[in-house]
Amino acid sequence: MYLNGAILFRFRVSTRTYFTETHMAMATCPPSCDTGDEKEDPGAAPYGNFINYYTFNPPENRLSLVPASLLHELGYSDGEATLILDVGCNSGELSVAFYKHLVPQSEGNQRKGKVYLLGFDLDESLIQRAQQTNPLQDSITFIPLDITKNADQLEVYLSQHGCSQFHLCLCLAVTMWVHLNHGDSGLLQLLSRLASISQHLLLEAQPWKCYRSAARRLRKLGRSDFDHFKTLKIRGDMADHAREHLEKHCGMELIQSFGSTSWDRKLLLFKRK
Ligand SMILES: C[S@@+](CC[C@H](N)C(=O)[O-])C[C@H]1O[C@@H](n2cnc3c(N)ncnc32)[C@H](O)[C@@H]1O
Repeated sequence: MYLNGAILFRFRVSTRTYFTETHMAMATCPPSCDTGDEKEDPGAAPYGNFINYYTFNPPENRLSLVPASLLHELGYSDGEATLILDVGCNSGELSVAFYKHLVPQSEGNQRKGKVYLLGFDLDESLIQRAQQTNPLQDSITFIPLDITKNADQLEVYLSQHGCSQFHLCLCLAVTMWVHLNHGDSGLLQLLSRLASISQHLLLEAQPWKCYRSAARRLRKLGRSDFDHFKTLKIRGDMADHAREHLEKHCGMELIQSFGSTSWDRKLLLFKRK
C-alpha cells in the first residue's frame, strides 16, 4: 500500500486528475505486474488496463531493444506515408516514445517524411488521457476500440491515408489479456486480424507464467477466475504458439528477434510473405 500511496501521490502532483482516487487505487500496477510477481490487485484491471503501467514498465524497456532505424531497415522511405498501429496502447506513453524513437527529428525540429501512428485501447479513460497528453497531434491519433469487436475504424483510418494495410503493427503485452478474456479462439482471431491488416508485426507475447500469476491473483482476491483460463488449450511457449499461427495460417514469417526485455519477454518481428 505504501507503493500504491506513493504512486497515487505522484499522479496527483504531476498530472491533472483524470481519475477518481477509487479508480486509481483499484487499477494501479505494481512492478512486474504483467510478469506475474505482483502482490497487489491486478484483478481490478482485468484487461491489463493499468492506469500507471509506465511507472513500472517505462517505454525504454522495450525501445532499447528496437533499432531507431527500423522503418528504414524495413524499406519504408522518407517520402511515402507510413502507418503504424499500436494495439492496446494504454495511456499512449509507449506509442509517443515509439514514434519519437522511429521518426528522427531533423534540424529545426521538423520531422522527416510522413509517419502516422494510430493507437487504440478498449479503456476509454486511458484513451482520454492519451489524447490529452498527445504532443504530436498531427501525426499521432488515439481512439477507443476493442479489437475483439468491430474494428471498422481501422479500415476507415487506412482508407483516409490511402493505404490498404498498416506498415508496422505493434502488439505489445496485449495477447495474454485477450487470451484470458476471449479464450483460444480470441487469441488466434486477434493474431489473424492483425496479420490481415499489417505488413510487419512487432509482437511481445506474455509468457505462460504470467497467466498463472494473473489467475492466482484473482483467486487470492476471492474473485471468479478469468472466463477461459482453465480451458485454454494453447499454453506453454506462448511466443512460439503465436509464431506458429502467424506462419502457418496468416502468411507471415518471423524475420527478427530483438531479444528479451527485462521482464523476460521476446520482441518478435514478423513480415508478410
Ligand atoms: C499491459 S497493457 C500494455 C500497454 C502497451 N501495449 C504497452 O506494451 O506498453 C495492455 C493493454 O491492452 C489493452 N487491451 C486489452 N484487451 C484489449 C482489447 N480487446 N482491445 C483493445 N485494447 C485491449 C488494455 O486496456 C491495456 O491498456
